[in-house]
Amino acid sequence: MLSVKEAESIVLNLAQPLDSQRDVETVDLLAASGRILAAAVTGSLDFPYWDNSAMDGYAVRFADVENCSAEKPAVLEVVEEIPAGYQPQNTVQSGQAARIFTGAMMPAGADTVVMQEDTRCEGDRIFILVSPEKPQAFVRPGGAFYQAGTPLLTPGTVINAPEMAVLATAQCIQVPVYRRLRVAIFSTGDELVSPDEPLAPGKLVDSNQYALTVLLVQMGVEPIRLGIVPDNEDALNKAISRAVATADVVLSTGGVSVGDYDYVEKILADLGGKVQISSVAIKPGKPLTVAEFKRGEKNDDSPSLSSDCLYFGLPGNPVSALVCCWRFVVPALRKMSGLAADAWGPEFVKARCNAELRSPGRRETYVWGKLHLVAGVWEFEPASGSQNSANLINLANTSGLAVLPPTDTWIVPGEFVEVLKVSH
Ligand SMILES: Nc1nc2c(c(=O)[nH]1)N[C@H]1C(S)=C(S)[C@@H](COP(=O)(O)OP(=O)(O)OC[C@H]3O[C@@H](n4cnc5c(N)ncnc54)[C@H](O)[C@@H]3O)O[C@H]1N2
Ligand code: MOO
Ligand SMILES: [Mg+2]
Repeated sequence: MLSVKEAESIVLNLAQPLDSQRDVETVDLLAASGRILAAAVTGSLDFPYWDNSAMDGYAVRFADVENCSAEKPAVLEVVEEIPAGYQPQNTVQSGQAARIFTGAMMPAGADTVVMQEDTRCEGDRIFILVSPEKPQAFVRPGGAFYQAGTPLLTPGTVINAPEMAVLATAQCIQVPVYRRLRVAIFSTGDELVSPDEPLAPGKLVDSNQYALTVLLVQMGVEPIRLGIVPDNEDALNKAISRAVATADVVLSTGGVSVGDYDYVEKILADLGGKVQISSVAIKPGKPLTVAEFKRGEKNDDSPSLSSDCLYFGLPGNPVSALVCCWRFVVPALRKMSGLAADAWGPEFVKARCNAELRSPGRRETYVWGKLHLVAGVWEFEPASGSQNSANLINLANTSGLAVLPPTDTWIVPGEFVEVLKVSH
């Protein structure tokens, strides 16, 4: 059995990023929300675009107001009013000032802004009562924050609110982003029914497909839902072939253990898949099966798919399936989707346990629960009730998985452990 680290490294090697030429689409600015930038963005405008005022006040020449005070004010003639959005019409000469407002363009001749609280107005004359500290006071110089032609955003960046603001400011209205990964999901098992079907004795609702759909949608991945497939070799063969032909990644659940009806690994091999992982020393999640399908050069049937398909045969137990996703699938999908390497995860924090944790050892054990930040320290609270991989009920509100190495079978309250953060 592979260790978790060995399995992680195999998975991350198999997961290859989308192609920065072929797997790119150009979308309108707002449609880029949540997408991943596929090429560097360079602006053609300085920012600020031009010198402008940081305050409501008066644009002046520093030399005219240097050393003035309430007792010895500088007295200037106001020659123009410049609201935000208007181009100044005059050059401020010595002895003159322009009324100016926050964000308005600086007039030629002026190099400093005095805020209006430091002035007194009499008709069209303004008395400057406080000497500005230095020239350029309260001026936001053009290009101070960004110079045109230099890199603005790097490839692999997610377009969230701040990045959207940057793109809008740079008038980048067409954004090159990676296409969404296509991930096929299906559930295997004769016992499975969908949530709206009657529950005959012995049956079980297929929760995995619903959990996986949410996980994928939240990651910005396009799920291709292929339904429930019975424990039958022919049906599985057809479903796996179809999934591999239509997706960059396939996630199936169930049928990967050693039971008589666990056919997935055999069919993967029959179909030419290279099985790279067939079990991992992780609890829950031991029978995780990973295979690689080489599609070769792109063909007409799959013009928009990556050249290889990565297949994850996840264990059927609902917690095992999700733990394997959080630990292995999510980082692989992040890498494949084009994200910058520092965002692939998984993300671990050191947290203080607020209760004891037990594990039978031998496998790296993941205990689910909640992470809280208490006075700057992460605290881990294991889910109450049974830590059983078939118990999906107490999985609700999980935000962290405490990791017990195979040799650590007992963590006492107050002890610190590594906790894998999971999105919640
Ligand atoms: N003799 C052994 N038996 C088992 C072993 C073992 O090492 N030796 N490993 C156990 C472990 S660990 C796990 S995990 C499971 C994994 O089994 P499979 O991946 O083959 O999955 P199934 O047998 O099809 O189902 C397991 C369990 O999960 C329920 N299930 C399946 N699909 C769904 C779904 N879509 N939604 C909700 N629940 C689902 C299914 O009804 C079973 O109860 O094998 C152990 N056995
Ligand atoms: O490892 Mo299984 O995944 O215990 O339930
Ligand atoms: Mg089984």
